[in-house]
Amino acid sequence: MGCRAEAGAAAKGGRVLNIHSPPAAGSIDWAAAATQLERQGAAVLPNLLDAATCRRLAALYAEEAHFRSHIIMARHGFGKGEYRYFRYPLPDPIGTLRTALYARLAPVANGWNERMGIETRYPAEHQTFVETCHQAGQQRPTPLLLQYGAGDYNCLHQDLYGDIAFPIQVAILLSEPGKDFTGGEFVLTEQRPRMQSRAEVVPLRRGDAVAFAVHHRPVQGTRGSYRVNMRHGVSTVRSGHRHTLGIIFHDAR
Ligand SMILES: O=C(O)CCC(=O)C(=O)O
Ligand SMILES: [Fe+2]
Repeated sequence: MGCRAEAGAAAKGGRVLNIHSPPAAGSIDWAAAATQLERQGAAVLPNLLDAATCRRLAALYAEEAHFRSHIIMARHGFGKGEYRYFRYPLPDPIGTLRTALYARLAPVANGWNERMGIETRYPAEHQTFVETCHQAGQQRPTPLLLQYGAGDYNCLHQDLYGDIAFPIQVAILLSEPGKDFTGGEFVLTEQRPRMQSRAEVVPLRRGDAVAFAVHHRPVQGTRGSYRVNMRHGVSTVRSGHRHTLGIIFHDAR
């Protein structure tokens, strides 16, 4: 399955950034993250949110007023489980995280486009990028909360919601592996030209985020860079409940 359209329709400079917008905690080594994104198309951002914030955000799932739509994955062939897209204004700290993460990821995204021979460059500030989305008719917010129970899974997909797409997105694990749930691993696949697909499991603890390629990324070959096609998904949850917060930087048509 390809695009997960709406159902129915390196950082140079400072090594360590504290995302100061409380209660989001964690200091991220952005130089290391940029290197991982270059080499693997994904980077773990350890301990981005503290346990209390993870619990608070997971509990939002039940509060319908925060959301603009509710997707039952099995109805669309997306897997098994469910998710809800937030409404604007995004609850704290999702909006501030989206802005802060974007600012760190935009230079990486611009480097990728340069190497892939794609002309598009992303502005330094998320607000400017979102205005471009809105002018192109992509006006609906894409941050989402996902909820999985035993037997649920998320098929490999790409979160594209229109012509404009920021090439990196972030998912944050809000539940504690081994305690709240078992199974349910975050999986990335990479398809290289004329080769079979390669899968990678990204080990996450509660509060860890993974930044990863939405659809394409450059890989360094012997004769320059070439483009690979990435997808992500979640393996079957064996027991318990698993919640994730997805932060996608482009808005949806
Ligand atoms: O639940 C997950 O770990 C994956 C979530 C996802 O597909 C996303 O955030 O786009
Ligand atoms: Fe996704």
